[in-house]
Amino acid sequence: MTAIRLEKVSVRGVRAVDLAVSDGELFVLLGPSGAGKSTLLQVIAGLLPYRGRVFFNDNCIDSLPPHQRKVGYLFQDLLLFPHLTVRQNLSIAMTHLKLDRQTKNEKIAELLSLFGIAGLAGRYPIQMSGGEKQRAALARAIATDPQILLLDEPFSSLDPDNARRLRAEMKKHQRHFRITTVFVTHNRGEARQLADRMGVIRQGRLTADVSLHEIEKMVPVEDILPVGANESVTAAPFSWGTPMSVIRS
Ligand SMILES: Nc1ncnc2c1ncn2[C@@H]1O[C@H](COP(=O)(O)OP(=O)(O)OP(=O)(O)O)[C@@H](O)[C@H]1O
Repeated sequence: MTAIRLEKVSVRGVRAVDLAVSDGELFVLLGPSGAGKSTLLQVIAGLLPYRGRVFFNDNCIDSLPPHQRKVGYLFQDLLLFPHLTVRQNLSIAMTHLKLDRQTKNEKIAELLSLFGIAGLAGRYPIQMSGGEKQRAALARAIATDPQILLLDEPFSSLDPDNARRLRAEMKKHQRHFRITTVFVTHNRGEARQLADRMGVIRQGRLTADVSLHEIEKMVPVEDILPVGANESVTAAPFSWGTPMSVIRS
């Protein structure tokens, strides 16, 4: 089943984008800065007015407000509520799940432990490092039991070891619960480790189904990681020097 479908979506610099992401798939979206990656995520989340149509499970959801779209998201500039502790941030995000207090607390404890911040449940965001806040925000995005998860460079402020560990945890969780996910990154190694499929957005146009081989043709030879070189997975940003013509459309 197609979980997310965009039809001729136009907004800001994004022009008539079509995209289909299957149920349970993790789709990685790549592209240079300012190309429209975050904009597309905001369209899917319902945070921006747009032209075109968006479907979830073949139902048009254009008129649904963000809180009714069952989407969990983690955007670069949308982290935690500053006046709430980590536990309260997760708790408020889970309100619609209508869990009893014990089940809710157990779920919060499990997620904080999964993301390595079990000891920070009572902290306010201002009392945490950037990476810790990012982990808490990721835990909050998943706490909502989303059908769709939209992640905008969620590991960008983590050190390489933590980023690698969290990527693996996130992927395991995403697979286990078959959460359809759109994941934005600039990082070729991250894309390699996570993607079921990839797409590239450049100059407002999206090209889906770009293979790793094609991606690597776009990257300077000295920048190409050997296959399985996960140790350096956070270290190699894309280069966008190669013309779009090398990408199959
Ligand atoms: N709030 C806004 N109002 C108007 N234009 C915006 C706004 N936010 C972003 N833009 C513009 O929309 C275009 C796409 O921005 P977007 O943030 O989607 O790019 P991106 O691909 O996610 O970039 P990056 O990799 O740098 O995060 C850019 O030209 C940007 O300047």
